[in-house]
Amino acid sequence: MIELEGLTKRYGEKTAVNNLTFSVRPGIVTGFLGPNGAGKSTTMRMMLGLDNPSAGTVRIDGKHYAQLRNPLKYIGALLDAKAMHGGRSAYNHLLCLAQSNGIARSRVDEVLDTVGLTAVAKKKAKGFSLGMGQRLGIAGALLGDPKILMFDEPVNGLDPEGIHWIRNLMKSLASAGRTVFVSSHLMSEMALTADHLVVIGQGRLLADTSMADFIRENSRSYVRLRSPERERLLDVLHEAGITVVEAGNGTLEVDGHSSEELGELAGRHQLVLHELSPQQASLEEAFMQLTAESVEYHAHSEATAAPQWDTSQWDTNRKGA
Ligand SMILES: Nc1ncnc2c1ncn2[C@@H]1O[C@H](COP(=O)(O)OP(=O)(O)OP(=O)(O)O)[C@@H](O)[C@H]1O
Repeated sequence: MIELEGLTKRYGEKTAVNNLTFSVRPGIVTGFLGPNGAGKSTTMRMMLGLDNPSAGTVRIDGKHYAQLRNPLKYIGALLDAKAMHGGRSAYNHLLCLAQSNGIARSRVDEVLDTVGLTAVAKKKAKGFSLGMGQRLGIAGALLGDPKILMFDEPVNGLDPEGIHWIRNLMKSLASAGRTVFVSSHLMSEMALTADHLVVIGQGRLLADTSMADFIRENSRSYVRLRSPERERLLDVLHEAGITVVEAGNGTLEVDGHSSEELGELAGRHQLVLHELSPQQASLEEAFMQLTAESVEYHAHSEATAAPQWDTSQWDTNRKGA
């Protein structure tokens, strides 16, 4: 269990994380979502004791990170897959981690096998592709066989096979009873992976809800209708007291009524329909709506224009954005 209470981080005038309170529970995958610059990485760094909060606390199984005796046995994390010594082989990288954390050497072979890197274990990490680097980072997170796992944007830059593999790995870790906390700025990816969602925008908590509730509350379902007798269909719907949205290309959209109900109504009036299809607005749209006001970095509409980023708050330690 991870518990955050009033967690806040300020960089000068900038409040990167603003009074966050939530818990991450075992046995499920919790997705941590927010647009670019929302404060996800900063929050995760504070969870791991890599940054000090300006206010508030983070507890890992009731303790501060610094109080954990063998931290890698409690919590394993993938924050930045490139943060490793490129001159070391994958095996030696993991062996160094194991030896400095009191973890048995035999775990190195086990985790290399889990992430599918056994065949390249003796190769230097600097020659690894992005996907191989992510797998090695995940091997490091799994090394101490921790009950809590944290992954920051683990699917960034991965091919579909790699994405599928990470998704299944996270689900199986959670179903084995572990706490899995994973950040992303992609709602579509989270919809396939997470059971619970924590959404932040400009450092503030926007939602802390189950995926099922998020879908129910934020995605609009409606029925799309198309008829060569559009005007007559409109009249019939209006007479029945049904509210219609006139969408583009001559299509009509109706909320709150089933396709069966609408089909039967059209049938009773002998109306020809060319389309009668139930639709669900994507979660991506729901997420974009929820976070719209807190998106910090907007690109121009012309693809050629440079993004308008406010760089005044950045300091030299800021990771490349
Ligand atoms: N070292 C720093 N100095 C100054 N400002 C910082 C620093 N680190 C982060 N920030 C600010 O804090 C905000 C949150 O950054 P953070 O990297 O945590 O966001 P994020 O949600 O992980 O974004 P992304 O999805 O782009 O990785 C950013 O707007 C950034 O301007």
